[in-house]
Amino acid sequence: MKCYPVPRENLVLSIDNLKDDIPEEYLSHKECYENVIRKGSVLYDIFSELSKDRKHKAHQAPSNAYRISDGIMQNVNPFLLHFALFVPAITNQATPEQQAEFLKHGFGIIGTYAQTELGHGTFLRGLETTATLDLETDEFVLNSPTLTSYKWWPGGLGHTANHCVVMAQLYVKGKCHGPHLFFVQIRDIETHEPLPGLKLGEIGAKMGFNTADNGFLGFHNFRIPRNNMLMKNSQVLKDGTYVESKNEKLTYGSMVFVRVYLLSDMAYMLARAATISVRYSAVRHQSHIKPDEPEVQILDFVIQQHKLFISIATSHAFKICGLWLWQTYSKVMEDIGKGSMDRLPELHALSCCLKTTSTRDAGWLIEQCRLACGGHGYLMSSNLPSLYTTATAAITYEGESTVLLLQTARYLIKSWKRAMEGESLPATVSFLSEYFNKRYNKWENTPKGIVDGLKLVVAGVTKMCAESIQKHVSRGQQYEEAWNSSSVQLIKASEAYSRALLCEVFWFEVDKVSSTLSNNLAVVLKQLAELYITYWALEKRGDLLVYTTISKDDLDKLQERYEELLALIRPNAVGLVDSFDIRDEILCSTLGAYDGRVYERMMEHALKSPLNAETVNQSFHKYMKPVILKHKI
Ligand SMILES: CCCCCCCCCCCCC/C=C/C(=O)SCCNC(=O)CCNC(=O)[C@H](O)C(C)(C)COP(=O)(O)OP(=O)(O)OC[C@H]1O[C@@H](n2cnc3c(N)ncnc32)[C@H](O)[C@@H]1OP(=O)(O)O
Ligand SMILES: Cc1cc2nc3c(=O)[nH]c(=O)nc-3n(C[C@H](O)[C@H](O)[C@H](O)COP(=O)(O)OP(=O)(O)OC[C@H]3O[C@@H](n4cnc5c(N)ncnc54)[C@H](O)[C@@H]3O)c2cc1C
Repeated sequence: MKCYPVPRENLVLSIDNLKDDIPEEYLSHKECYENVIRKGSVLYDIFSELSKDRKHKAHQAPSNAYRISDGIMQNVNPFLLHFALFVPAITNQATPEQQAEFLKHGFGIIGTYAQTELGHGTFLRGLETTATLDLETDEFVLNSPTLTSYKWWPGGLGHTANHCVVMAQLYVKGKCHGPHLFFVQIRDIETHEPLPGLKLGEIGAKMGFNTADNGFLGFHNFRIPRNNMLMKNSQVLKDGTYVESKNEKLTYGSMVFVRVYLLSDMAYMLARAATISVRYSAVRHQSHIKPDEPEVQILDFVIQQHKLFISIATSHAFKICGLWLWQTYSKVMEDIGKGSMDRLPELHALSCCLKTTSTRDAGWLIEQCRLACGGHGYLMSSNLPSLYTTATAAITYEGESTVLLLQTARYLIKSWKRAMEGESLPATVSFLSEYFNKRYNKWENTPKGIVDGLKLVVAGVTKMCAESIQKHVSRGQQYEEAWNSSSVQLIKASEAYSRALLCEVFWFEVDKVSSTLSNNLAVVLKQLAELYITYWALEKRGDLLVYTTISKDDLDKLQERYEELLALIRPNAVGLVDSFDIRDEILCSTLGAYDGRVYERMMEHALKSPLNAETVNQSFHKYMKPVILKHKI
């Protein structure tokens, strides 16, 4: 058995089998998949060794090992779900005995997480796949009663995984107990053929993520042992007794894990886009600033700095907030292990809004980085289009953004009601009590003043939502209808809450560590944090004017300070993206390579196009020539 020491980038990147002779964009849909399976199998082997070394635990802080594959695969790794959801679901939701049983083959099995169906992705209580207990045989019988009940979307499900964790409605003695998770083998380990009673396949080409092998799965009287229900939180005993969970939402726990992870993931996606676009903007000379001087680096245009520096700052914001949220997650998981669920609603609310904001921001900021590179940003060889389609998928997967923001809004409204009743609130929402009791300060043009102002916006919008719901109820609507009628404002409250959290955590975490950093590093990090906060104060000036005592004069001063910060950051911009330390082999970009040989790399890449293998393509003689000659005057 090959034995890998803990992979260093050099080791992994030196493996010939991981290099592409032909750029992926020139391969067919099928060749693309086969190519990533080739590379993915090498990495799977390495990560399997790594995970054994590190005694893989579900709650592992975001690791960089997975980043290496991110670069080498260039596209999505079809084995990703095994690490991102399949193993964490088992370690998070199965008993220790079940974990030993289900994972006894270690990395000899490849899994995915099959929850979404053709007809349902968001509304989990509406999932149609059934798991019915057969008392006589001590088994569950899985069925897909309708076309819409087919599992649809799970990554790796089409042709890669041989096992999956399936979410299905649990039926015992004719009673439905709601969605539960089940460990299911779907393919023969040796032959990889689908097991009898299953219909398996891939769902077809997508906007991106085209190597993720997202698949469909239908069950027809498919039997699994009763013990294959993940029974850490709820159990079905041999006699058919159902023992319910202390909190039925624990079943949804695997999604919280990935939502928390995604903040760090988006930090990394943005770091790549910022590295590419800032380095390119330092190389690209275009137009003049002073008419009598040579063409300038486009990075000297202040508007270019406005487009790009927010991405550098945001990547750091997500990285720092991602670690803060990870610590919160780990603490809550520890509490749950001791039987306390108190902070689960707060963790759910935080992970919902921060996952949504980080994925949405990563999407539009990566697009902004692409557009800032002009036409060359539109080339696949820049890698910006792929970064965009990969990042924006996360706005939908792991919880569609609108739906998750409404979950956070639910928590804000509940917290507001508790504030009105004088209850004490967790630190992450205690500002609602301050606002309710009119304990807040006049506007200050400082980072702390901005954070306090953004919190006032959250409190003001939350109060407005609560009043809107109350108004609709008093006019005769049921609460749920009143909720729906107020949902535009509810989304606004969650968005504002998420932004205030990001600004607060970013600023205070940087402020907290700055005394431990070299002066220069502390200065630059604080400039980035202040740029981030000031950028969003200016973006949200309308809300600040409504809910705080900020004046027009304050806003003018903030605009001035923002432009000062752009100028201060300009000399360090390339150094800042270099400090993301993303190697060329992982950046995969003709525009962002460290040596700045943009034009030579663009030409080298262009010549790899299969179309350039000959000077005249056969289609000229086959199709064009007859038409041209026929119409030649
Ligand atoms: C090496 C490791 C590498 C990791 C790398 C990670 C990178 C990521 C790569 C990923 C690649 C793609 C993978 C994609 C996978 C998927 O997409 S998996 C499928 C994701 N699907 C969803 O997220 C579904 C979203 N829908 C839901 O979660 C639920 O349906 C709902 C919207 C929450 C509604 O649920 P419902 O049961 O109807 O509850 P409500 O009636 O609305 O009540 C809400 C109450 O429940 C509490 N709650 C809800 N969810 C949770 C939760 N997850 N945890 C805890 N609590 C929860 C909520 O707080 C409410 O409580 P109360 O207000 O007190 O009632
Ligand atoms: C690239 C990719 C990878 C994926 N990988 C997996 C995977 O590995 N495993 C898996 O199980 N799933 C996976 N999914 C599926 C994903 O989890 C679902 O697409 C997601 O949960 C959204 O569900 P849906 O597609 O049914 O959209 P819907 O829920 O139908 O949403 C459609 C629209 O309806 C709106 N809407 C829905 N409910 C409400 C509401 N209550 N209030 C207001 N508006 C609402 C939404 O906001 C949205 O605008 C993946 C999806 C993608 C795109």
